[in-house]
Amino acid sequence: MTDAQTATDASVRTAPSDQLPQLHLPRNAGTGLDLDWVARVQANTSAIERRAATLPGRRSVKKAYQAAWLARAVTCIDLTTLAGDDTPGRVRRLCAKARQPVRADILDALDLPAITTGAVCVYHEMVPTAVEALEGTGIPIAAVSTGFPAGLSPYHLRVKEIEESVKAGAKEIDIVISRRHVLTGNWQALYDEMAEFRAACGDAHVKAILATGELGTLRNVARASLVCMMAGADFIKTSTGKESVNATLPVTLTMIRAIRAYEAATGFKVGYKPAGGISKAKDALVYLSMIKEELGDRWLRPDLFRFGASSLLGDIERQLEHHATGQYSASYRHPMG
Ligand SMILES: O=C[C@H](O)COP(=O)(O)O
Repeated sequence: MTDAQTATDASVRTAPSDQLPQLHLPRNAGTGLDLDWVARVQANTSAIERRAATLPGRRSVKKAYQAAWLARAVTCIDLTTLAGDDTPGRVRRLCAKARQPVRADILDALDLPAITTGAVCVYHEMVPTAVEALEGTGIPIAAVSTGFPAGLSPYHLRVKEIEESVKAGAKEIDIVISRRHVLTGNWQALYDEMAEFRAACGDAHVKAILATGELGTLRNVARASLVCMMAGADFIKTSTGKESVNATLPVTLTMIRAIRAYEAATGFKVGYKPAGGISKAKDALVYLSMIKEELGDRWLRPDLFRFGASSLLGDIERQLEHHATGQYSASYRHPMG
């Protein structure tokens, strides 16, 4: 079984789904959201910016292992198409790529095992096509939901959309939060929304898209991360890919430190998904390096880490091919620089 296939294992979630709302609360388990805990959340913006800025220089991912790290990155990709002109044909091609993301001769040359991507991520309308194309592979289908990307469609329809996508075969649901709840500091409303989305997902995993580029401050990002985790999110995800600013290193550091704090308080491991604008192999290595440093090796698997990306795979494949043939591109000679 590949790492990608383990993404659907129960290990992602550490408690039965009917216990999640209660067990996800670090305090006040009987009464819901602990606003004091959320209010105490601080994000030292300048320290986070400074540390994020120096990360590409700290080469914790060694050159000798780069091919293996790039293969690991592939297993963590939610291979995505989220375009208005998506067609069943495009989704079928995407699924074929998810099944065999890297040519077998390249993997052989590098002595790497067969791999798949972590998941395929599509709009609701494309879920049945993806289900058919991925049958028997164990690769989960993620559907973006709740009025993606703005999350401003009628509330009951957002909940219904989740239910429809689960019924159609999606095993993972990427919901978008209502940014206004964060911008107005209405943490209880954010908690209630997230908890209802969580419940509508049933046994499907739920990723909470924060749309961090629209949340104003890193402190808001940290608080929204914690509230979504408290309400039962299995993953927290930076962006829809449609905001003007998507995944960044400071936002990543803020969110993964929130994940670390949440695990320390509750024992629950929540996954992380940076998404939007990650298209270079060297950037993927920087993200993996950051996760390894901040959360440890356990988070370097597809059940706890994903890239949301539409074009990253192409660059990784090129770099692996260069690696296999000994012809390195300029960016590969300096993957962390
Ligand atoms: O969730 C995934 C993102 O929408 C993908 O963004 P991207 O097309 O910039 O890679």
